[in-house]
Amino acid sequence: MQLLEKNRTQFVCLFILTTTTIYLSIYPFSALKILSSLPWLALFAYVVVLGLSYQYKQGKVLFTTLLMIAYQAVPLGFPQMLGTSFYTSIVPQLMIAILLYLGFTPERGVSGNVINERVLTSFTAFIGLAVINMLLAKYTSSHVIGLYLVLALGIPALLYLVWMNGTHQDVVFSYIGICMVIMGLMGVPPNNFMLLCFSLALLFIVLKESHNMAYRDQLTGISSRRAMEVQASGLGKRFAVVMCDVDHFKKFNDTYGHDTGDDVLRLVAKKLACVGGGGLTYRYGGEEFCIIFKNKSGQEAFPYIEPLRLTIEHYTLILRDKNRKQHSKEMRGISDVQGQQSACVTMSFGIAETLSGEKFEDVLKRADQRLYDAKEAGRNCVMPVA
Ligand SMILES: Nc1nc2c(ncn2[C@@H]2O[C@H](COP(=O)(O)OP(=O)(O)OP(=O)(O)O)[C@@H](O)[C@H]2O)c(=O)[nH]1
Repeated sequence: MQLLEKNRTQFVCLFILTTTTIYLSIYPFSALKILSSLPWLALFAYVVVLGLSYQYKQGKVLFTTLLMIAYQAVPLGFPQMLGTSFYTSIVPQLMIAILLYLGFTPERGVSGNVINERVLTSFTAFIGLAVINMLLAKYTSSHVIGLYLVLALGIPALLYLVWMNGTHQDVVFSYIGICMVIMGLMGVPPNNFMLLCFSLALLFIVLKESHNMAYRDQLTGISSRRAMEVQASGLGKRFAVVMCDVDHFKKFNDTYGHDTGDDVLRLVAKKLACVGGGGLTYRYGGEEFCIIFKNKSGQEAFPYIEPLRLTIEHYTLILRDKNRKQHSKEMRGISDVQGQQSACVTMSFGIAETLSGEKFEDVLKRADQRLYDAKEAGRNCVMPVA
């Protein structure tokens, strides 16, 4: 139950993608039959993914794509391979093993060393799996027993990754793995339609990741200032802007260290991103955030901001680093919660709204001025429209 609640969308997408791809691979309608007769289409898509993943230093996608190219290119040269149990049994098992290996290890870019290490690991896994399958085939006289083992152990491990991280990459890796294993169990060799679907799924991850690089703040995961500037161009004539800033953040950093400061920024961003009333939250820079309310006046936005301030004020942060430096008197709310060091942070907010024909930058400046007023008034407060 908890599993479905946590990453429901990812699991639903995974289910739809997998079942549709397998169904259409086996029972293609006429338009798909044309696609299936074009092996070079998927190869072309793979080459595009290869170029983009190299450009954006996405080593895991790059390596998976190299494997998929090999997976597709070998039968083009050696068509007799397609029907063999090697291709429908050992290769899917190997793919699951590699996808798990990639899924459980951190992204380490596209350097030659990393690729060499991955090639070596994959080759070792291949030899290991070939030997295990030979032994299993000998003692059970079944060529697909290894696939059943992978179905019982490997697929749940991939799903665990989706549950734990819920990233697009994990969903796509699981999708590829599940499709390959199910098709292998059915004894159906990979077809061009399925390989095209895989290549498009990998292309989707690369494009999604490059979009995130451009429009997401790396530290907090919320939208970045650049995303705010794009949004600002389509706001229309009526909107409210809220500028907010963590109080005494420099002292927090000096007292608890930069890493704990980063944790605070992540936490605050998470709380601010939950703002109601259709507000969109952006990290403006440093410890400053900006919330935009389209089609709302400053007065209409105010009731959504005060609860945010209170939520942040009442949140008790459990500190990771117990060897904190001597804290400044200006820091507030430092206490012990069940023997652990804890601290509280507060934020100040300034609100501004559009006057007739005003540009976004002007409203932003006035919101910033109101934020300054909030700081002057003693911090931990919301300054409404002047
Ligand atoms: N940990 C961490 N600190 C950051 C980051 N970006 C900016 N800072 C710190 O945020 C602090 C901002 O300090 P100030 O602008 O002086 O403001 P303040 O201490 O919050 O004081 P008031 O705004 O007046 O309440 C600086 O010490 C920056 O080093 C970041 O990404 N991570």
